[in-house]
Amino acid sequence: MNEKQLFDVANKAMENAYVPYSHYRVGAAILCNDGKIYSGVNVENASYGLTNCAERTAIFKAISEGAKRVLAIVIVNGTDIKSKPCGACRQVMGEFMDSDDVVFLANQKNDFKEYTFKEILPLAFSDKDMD
Ligand SMILES: O=c1ccn([C@H]2C[C@H](O)[C@@H](CO)O2)c(=O)[nH]1
Ligand SMILES: [Zn+2]
Repeated sequence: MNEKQLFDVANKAMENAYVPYSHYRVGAAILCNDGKIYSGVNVENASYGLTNCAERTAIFKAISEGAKRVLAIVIVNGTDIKSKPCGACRQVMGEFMDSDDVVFLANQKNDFKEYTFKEILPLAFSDKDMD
């Protein structure tokens, strides 16, 4: 996997974040099972609760284009603090990522820490709970 490419795509995408309310830019890039990289940004709304986070934008784009699994994700934002995906995004990531898949949480300088999915969502609820 080319991490540098994922970081480049996430940084570039972040320019398109639509953030007139929070001014907090987020960009995400995911590598999928089809070998393609998909990007996403946060898209806010005057009705604040309708905002879609960058991570979910990227995942929904990928799945709607035919990807089935997410193998790695890079999340960057426009501050010096490393990204921390919200609970909703972690749950959606869990639908398409396996426990040991890689999550890079980065800031605007691309300082990052690498996690596995299970580290950022321990005790995840999944389809297996309904067997
Ligand atoms: O990991 C995160 C955290 C927050 N946001 C967005 C939602 C909203 O647009 C703004 C402030 O919450 O940041 C993301 O896109 N991803
Ligand atoms: Zn989120």
